Amino acid sequence: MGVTRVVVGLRHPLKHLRGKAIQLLRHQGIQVDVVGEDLQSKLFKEALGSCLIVNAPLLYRAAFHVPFSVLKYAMTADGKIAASTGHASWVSGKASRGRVFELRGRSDAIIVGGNTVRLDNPRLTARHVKGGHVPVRIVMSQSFNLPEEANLWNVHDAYTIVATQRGARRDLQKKLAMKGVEVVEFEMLNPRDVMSYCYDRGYLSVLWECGGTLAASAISARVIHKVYAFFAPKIIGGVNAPTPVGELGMKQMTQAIDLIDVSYEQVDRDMLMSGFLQPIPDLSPVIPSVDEIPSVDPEVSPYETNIISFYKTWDTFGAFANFSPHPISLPDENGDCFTWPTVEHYYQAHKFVSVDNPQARDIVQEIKQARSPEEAARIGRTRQRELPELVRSDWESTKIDVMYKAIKCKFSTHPHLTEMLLSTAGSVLVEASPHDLFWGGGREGEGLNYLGRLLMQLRSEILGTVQTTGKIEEST
Ligand SMILES: Nc1c(N[C@@H]2O[C@H](COP(=O)(O)O)[C@@H](O)[C@H]2O)[nH]c(=O)[nH]c1=O
Repeated sequence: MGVTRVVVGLRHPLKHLRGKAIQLLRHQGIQVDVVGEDLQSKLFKEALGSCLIVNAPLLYRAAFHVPFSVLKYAMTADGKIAASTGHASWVSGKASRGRVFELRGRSDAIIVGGNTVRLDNPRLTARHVKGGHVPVRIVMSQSFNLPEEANLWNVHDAYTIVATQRGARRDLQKKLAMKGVEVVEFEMLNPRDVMSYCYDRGYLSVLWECGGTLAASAISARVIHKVYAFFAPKIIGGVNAPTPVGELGMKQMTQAIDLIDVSYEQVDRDMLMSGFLQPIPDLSPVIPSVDEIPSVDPEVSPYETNIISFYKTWDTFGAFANFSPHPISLPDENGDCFTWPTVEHYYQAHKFVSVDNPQARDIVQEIKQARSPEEAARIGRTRQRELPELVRSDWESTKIDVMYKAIKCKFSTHPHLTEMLLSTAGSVLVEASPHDLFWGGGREGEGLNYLGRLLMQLRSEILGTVQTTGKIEEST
């Protein structure tokens, strides 16, 4: 006699996963009660509250399309995060700093501003456990006014990204890039655009350990969801000593942001207060209205057919995206079988394969070693832009075949993906990239959607509804 009843605290916030397990269990004759639906009482109301808090990162990310962002600071009893000289070690005690390492260990990235780099020269590593998760370190600096030497530029500690304004200090950008730091330029550097970028990289949770100026800017941009404030029983004084949050433009105390679901905890001699700035989003199923789904094919009215759009690996059918973590084994530039971490790695590298030039061969190697599909794409795209002469001359006419070969390998290597693809029979597949109008469908369906088309082509071939077309076939 196995499990006879399951109580579910929260339905999955991601549409394509929501309700699947509940349905399966009920089909097996197991009683499934969903809190807030089948179970209503004061006790279950509290239980639901706890489930929301535990799942906050995924709920915020799914609802706002930015990672769940936590602002953390340590402050003396008189409200300072450092002495007026900027000296700050240490405000909070060893136990509190241990808790910070744990927080870092649960974050995909840590964000600081340029000021913090100059003043603290931080390492921003989660040093409490050996071999633990190593978050990416992100420096936001508009001016790129950064020191040439800094702990953060030692990328052996952790991957480091500097987000800056387009064109800032190109000379210094190159110097840091040579050290392995990834520099990402933004038209207008601001917290929301950086968070959208982090969302696209698949980050679930980000920890802001920045100074008051950047903290205020992030709060004003409404990208901060939770605060962890460590209070130390110390008085440091200092008229100009820095405080945790800079200018928010509030003139009356009644405008202050009231934290929600606040918890208090003593940590050795310090006090830790944490709370949410915005209520945790309630993602009970919302059926998207038809006009929310971009119509891809003008002839096909969205009223008659189902359009499945995918983009980020987190999204509905995200496994169809080229960035999805599904390795493929295909011959490399020497014809040796190589396990490409993702379709993206294979595709980007093949821009430079079979070009008889040592630099091209180096680029292929660089892409093969790229630690993420985003990095592979960044290398492939920047090299293609900067060194077009290194791209194979027949690229425009072969890139579709290259992509199709990789996709066929991906789906045959991972059968559950084929099942997922077949489950979309009858639907139009759209890669909803707003940037890439060749492979993507674009925001209003203005894109060519080649990735969607190749996936539908593959689906038809598997279903046997069309003969495999000679052209693509012979290139596989
Ligand atoms: N001084 C201070 C903090 N300072 C924050 O931690 C960063 C230093 O990180 P790391 O170099 O990895 O130790 C520093 O840049 C600032 O963001 N944090 C705290 O929890 N308590 C403290 O007393």
